[in-house]
Amino acid sequence: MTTALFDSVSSIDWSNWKAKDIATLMFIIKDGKILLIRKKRGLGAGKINGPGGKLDPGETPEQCAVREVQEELLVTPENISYHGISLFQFTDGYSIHVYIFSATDFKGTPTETDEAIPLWFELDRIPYQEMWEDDGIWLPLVLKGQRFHGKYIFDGDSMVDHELVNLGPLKK
Ligand SMILES: COc1nc(N)nc2c1ncn2[C@H]1C[C@H](O)[C@@H](COP(=O)(O)OP(=O)(O)OP(=O)(O)O)O1
Repeated sequence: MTTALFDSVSSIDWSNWKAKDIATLMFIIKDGKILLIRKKRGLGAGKINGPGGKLDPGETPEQCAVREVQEELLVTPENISYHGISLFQFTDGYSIHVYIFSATDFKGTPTETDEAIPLWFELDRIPYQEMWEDDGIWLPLVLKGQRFHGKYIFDGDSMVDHELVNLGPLKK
């Protein structure tokens, strides 16, 4: 029996790579602030992240991103942009393909739920030290209105390797 070794981005045949899970992240950015969550359960519980979660059957990534924000924070994002994907391979074999969105408006009042605590941050005070290690690499591109494609290797909470391609400004 052979065991796959995930020690670098270049050690993976990405053309045949298929993630175990497909998920989304949504960043609402309004009035110079970003709406993040303290995640209460699931992958990354305890960390600060954008709201998001796994796709339900038949859902598009954007539908999932909106539903997850509605479920986690009881608000509906509006004026949505698609930024790109992040592909995460963990050394224990788990993998997840994440579609990333932002929104410039929302309806409702961000409210704590069983899944998340809402937290607003000034754009120059994002708490990267309490977030997944990759966020410091690509979240600045979301703030700059850029599209991108990223690949990341994680060993538990530690990022082992990454590759990020900046695809330029959002499409109008
Ligand atoms: C490894 O690096 C990651 N960085 C960031 N920023 N976000 C990540 C990373 N790995 C996963 N995520 C995000 C992607 C999703 O938004 C969540 C995982 O989804 P979750 O397990 O919370 O899915 P749900 O459908 O909400 O959960 P249930 O299965 O409990 O319903 O983490």
